[in-house]
Amino acid sequence: MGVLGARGKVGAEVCRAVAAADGVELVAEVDQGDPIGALVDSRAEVVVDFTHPDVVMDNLAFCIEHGIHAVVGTTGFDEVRLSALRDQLTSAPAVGVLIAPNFSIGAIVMMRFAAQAARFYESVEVVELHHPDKADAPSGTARRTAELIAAARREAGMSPPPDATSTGLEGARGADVDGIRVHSLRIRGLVAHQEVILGGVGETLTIRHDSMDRASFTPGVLTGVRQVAARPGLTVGLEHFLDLD
Ligand SMILES: NC(=O)C1=CN([C@@H]2O[C@H](COP(=O)(O)OP(=O)(O)OC[C@H]3O[C@@H](n4cnc5c(N)ncnc54)[C@H](OP(=O)(O)O)[C@@H]3O)[C@@H](O)[C@H]2O)C=CC1
Ligand SMILES: O=C(O)C1=N[C@H](C(=O)O)C[C@H](O)C1
Repeated sequence: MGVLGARGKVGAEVCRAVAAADGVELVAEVDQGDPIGALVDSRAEVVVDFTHPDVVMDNLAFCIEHGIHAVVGTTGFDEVRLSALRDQLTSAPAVGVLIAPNFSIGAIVMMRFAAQAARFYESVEVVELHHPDKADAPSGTARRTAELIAAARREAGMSPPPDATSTGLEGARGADVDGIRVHSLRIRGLVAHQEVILGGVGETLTIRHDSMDRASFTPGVLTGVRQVAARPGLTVGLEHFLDLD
């Protein structure tokens, strides 16, 4: 396998984890300025991408064109990008691409719990907290969480969360993701954290997840690497590769 973004914060952690893992061989470490052709020259069958939202689509076009399966942690995916990938994959039906907004098991369970709880609470907002070197806001995890909550609320026939606020200051109420408010904090010292706060009459429920170390992402990445070749087409979310029930 190969790693794109191999000298980055998560990519370097993935390289370390692969070196210590059974049954997976690291044949290419590619970062900014290195030729992406090294993936082909080294005969990488699977590529892990932790680069940047601005470059990930070009990376994936290269992988799909060369029949290389991809496990993607890089963020920045919306429906337009996902649909472009589905189109590209029609000409490479054997290739598997996994896009996972978050590879840590706790974050996946947190998103599932939030979706389960959504229909019981009138109010819900998402607060994501990350290190200040993060490229994007809101985080991919927060976007996905808000979309899952919004879908659960729609299925339950709920109205939008109540909010009588009048504010002349743009941003004071966070971003609107599918009708759910998402707030992004960037604080030195943090890694990746999220709270989903739900409220009903006389009570609140807070679901919180903390990644204190980027090693929290690597077991999920290895699961993706081991399974992606057997899952052709586009998969969004590592939960589809796990048995959570
Ligand atoms: N899904 C998940 O579980 C997780 C996802 N992420 C996401 O992964 C991405 C990377 O995060 P992080 O590791 O913190 O970021 P970093 O900036 O630390 O690492 C990204 C690396 O990719 C390099 N890079 C940039 N462009 C290219 C390119 N075209 N080809 C190869 N390498 C390139 C960068 O080089 P340079 O610095 O020189 O530009 C850098 O070394 C982000 O989108 C982040 O949100 C992060 C953690 C977990
Ligand atoms: O940039 C990060 O650090 C992270 N990015 C992902 C996201 O945007 O959700 C996953 C995790 O939160 C860490």
